[in-house]
Amino acid sequence: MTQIRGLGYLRVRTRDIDRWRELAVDALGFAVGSGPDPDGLYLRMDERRSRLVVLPGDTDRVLSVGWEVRDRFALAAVGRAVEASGTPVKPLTREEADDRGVEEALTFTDPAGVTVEVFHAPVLDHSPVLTGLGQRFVTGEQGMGHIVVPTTSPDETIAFYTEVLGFLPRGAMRLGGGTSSRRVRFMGVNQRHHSLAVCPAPHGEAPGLVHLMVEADTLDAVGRALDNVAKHGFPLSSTLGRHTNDKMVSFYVRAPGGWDVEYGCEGMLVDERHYTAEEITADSYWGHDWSGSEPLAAFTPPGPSA
Ligand SMILES: Cc1ccc(O)c(O)c1CC[C@@H]1C(=O)CC[C@]2(C)C(=O)CC[C@@H]12
Ligand SMILES: [Fe+2]
Repeated sequence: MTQIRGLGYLRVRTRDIDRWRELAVDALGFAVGSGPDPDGLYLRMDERRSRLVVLPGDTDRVLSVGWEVRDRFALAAVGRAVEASGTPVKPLTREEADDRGVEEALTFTDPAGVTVEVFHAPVLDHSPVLTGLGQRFVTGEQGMGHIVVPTTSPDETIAFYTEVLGFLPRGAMRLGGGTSSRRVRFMGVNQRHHSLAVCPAPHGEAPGLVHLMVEADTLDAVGRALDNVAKHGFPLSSTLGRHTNDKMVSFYVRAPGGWDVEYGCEGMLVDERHYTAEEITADSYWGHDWSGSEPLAAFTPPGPSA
């Protein structure tokens, strides 16, 4: 059994914080929170102080992915398992933990190169969550959503998350047609179908992310977000569609930094009493036209300008 309860937070750096604010707040309806960096964008989805943290800087990359455990005993168990696997683990300092708004956390680098922070006891903000579309985000027991991480060593990355951290396999999809053995692999830690997917990628540079998915509680919110994205001139990476595995209706919008935010609703709940892993042969029942997509930074070799 995994100790990890869900995706807790995501921290990213960006060269274009103003555009990020337009996307997250004006278009997608994240609620504005506050945090230690006065220039930072602290985005709320629920009673947490923040879920998505966007900090200004001179690169576009993921700073860290926060995975939540129940308490300090669970945190210690995760620390022991990761150490035993040969991956060095460091505690966050008191200052770093305060900065994240958590009581205690430890950090290590996963085989994909992502900085992972496992934490317990997030600081809550009990003021009303003033979302922009009148929506609620689906979080709680399902965590803040899911991420897809690119990796040049998919087997090692999958082994680490499943065998060391105890993520549960939740199926796969072959890339590039039925005969390829390269697969996107989905993993879950709660009733959300996947909290993490790992996608084979040709190189290992920043930004370290393919997409972040967040879930709203109504199709109307997703539709309004889609209208807003067009109004604010953000490129759509994929049109609206319904996925075959988690049944989510979603679209994908390109965020500053070359990765996507997937914005969806109607995700299914997995019942572990019956679930068995599947291989899907299409990403969607309908929609999800990726043909207008600008290349993902994670799949584009760094050029002279990078
Ligand atoms: C197939 C699928 C099921 C559920 C999801 O939440 C989900 O994001 C996906 C798509 C995964 C994957 C991706 O994110 C990067 C671009 C990919 C590789 C495609 O071009 C098709 C599938 C896409
Ligand atoms: Fe997704």
